Amino acid sequence: MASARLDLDGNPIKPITICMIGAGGFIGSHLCEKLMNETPHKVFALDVYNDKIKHLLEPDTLPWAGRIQFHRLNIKHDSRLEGLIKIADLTINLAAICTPADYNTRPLDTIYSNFIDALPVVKYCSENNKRLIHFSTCEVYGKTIGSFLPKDSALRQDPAYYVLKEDESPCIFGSIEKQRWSYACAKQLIERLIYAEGAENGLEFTIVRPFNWIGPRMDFIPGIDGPSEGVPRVLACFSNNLLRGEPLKLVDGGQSQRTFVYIKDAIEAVLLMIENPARANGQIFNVGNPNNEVTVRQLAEMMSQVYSKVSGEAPLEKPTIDVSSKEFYGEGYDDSDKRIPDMTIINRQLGWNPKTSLWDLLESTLTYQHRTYAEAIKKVIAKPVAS
Ligand SMILES: NC(=O)c1ccc[n+]([C@@H]2O[C@H](COP(=O)([O-])OP(=O)(O)OC[C@H]3O[C@@H](n4cnc5c(N)ncnc54)[C@H](O)[C@@H]3O)[C@@H](O)[C@H]2O)c1
Ligand SMILES: O=c1ccn([C@@H]2O[C@H](COP(=O)(O)OP(=O)(O)O[C@H]3OC[C@](O)(CO)[C@H]3O)[C@@H](O)[C@H]2O)c(=O)[nH]1
Repeated sequence: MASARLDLDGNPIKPITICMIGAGGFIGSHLCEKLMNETPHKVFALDVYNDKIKHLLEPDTLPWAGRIQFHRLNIKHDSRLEGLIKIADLTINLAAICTPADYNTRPLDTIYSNFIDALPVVKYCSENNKRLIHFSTCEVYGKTIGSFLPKDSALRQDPAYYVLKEDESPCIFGSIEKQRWSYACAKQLIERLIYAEGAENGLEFTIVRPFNWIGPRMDFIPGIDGPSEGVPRVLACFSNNLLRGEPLKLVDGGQSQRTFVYIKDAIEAVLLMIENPARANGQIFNVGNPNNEVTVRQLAEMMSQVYSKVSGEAPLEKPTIDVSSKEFYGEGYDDSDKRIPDMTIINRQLGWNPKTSLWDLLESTLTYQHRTYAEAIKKVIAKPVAS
């Protein structure tokens, strides 16, 4: 007989039913995969799309058949939502518009998606005494305090001015016409509402702030499995350029800094939250990899090298070109300068640490991108353009 799975305090983990909203997206697909492969939990997978989890749903002879059930629904207007939350033990809300190209060009959809549409989810969890894990973002921190110091100030090197701490750092956004911040602001308000439901009505919640999780199945490749004019997040933008043999576009010189964490490391952290409610309830967790910091320019250079290795193609002579943010994203774009997560809380509560280096995670991700898309791109490029 298989030995019982234990939580971090040595107690047996009981199988639960999870209502996962946004299960068909990038993070949702990896979380579903992990739950099916390594746990006995059941999942109601809610989304408007299911392409990224098709391999988990069909055929119905899969070892986990019966443990995952897809419900095609839009949480904006579907009366089935409350019933599904009621019969589950835990709700995980991943649903959101979360690509920067949308924040300044579709600010209303962005605010509705990240605040208004999440309200009923919080309400149903609170009214029915159901636990909620809500996905927020590292963008709630906005810009660092250090970014307001003079360029030559020695304090810019002091971690007190740039490391982002859940219980201390302020949220610093740009002015209202910088509509980039519509997303961060909506996420901040829903965090505050969830926190208040916890304080006033006893809602059991955990808030997750992902710091640039990347890996296979992130977003789409324009013109292949997404709109030709669409602008996904940076991993897919740069993958698309590499697959097409075009220079990678650096927005405003590619000077912004990011820390990237491998999706598989990050999913380990989410599983710990799911299975250790006593340690995760009432907490806000940064989930990122502070050791994987690069400027966007360095990311472009590293991706070019890695892609050359995995595809066997020589790197481009001119691997990058500069483009202004106005040209690339349009009016109202702005940027976070630097994102280093403080790891004290997640370390203390869950003992979690990321493992994968940026080079290694890019190698496995770009191997996947090449295997999945290279042939399709070749066909599209070879097709004569209709006159
Ligand atoms: N990937 C990251 O690094 C990252 C960073 C910060 C925050 N986040 C947050 O994590 C969550 C998941 O992100 P992701 O990267 O998987 O994004 P994603 O776009 O791949 O997934 C979101 C999913 O939600 C679904 N969805 C959106 N609106 C819906 C609605 N009204 N009804 C039903 N389904 C709906 C979409 O169809 C999509 O499948 C989001 O809340 C995002 O803000 C992610
Ligand atoms: O072709 C490109 C695309 C982007 N950039 C620049 O890269 C930086 C990162 O961009 P991106 O991954 O698209 O998004 P952000 O990190 O800015 O924001 C995300 O962080 C978390 C999340 O909440 C959800 O994923 C989202 O808001 C940025 O500086 C771009 O300007 C580029 O140079 N070239």
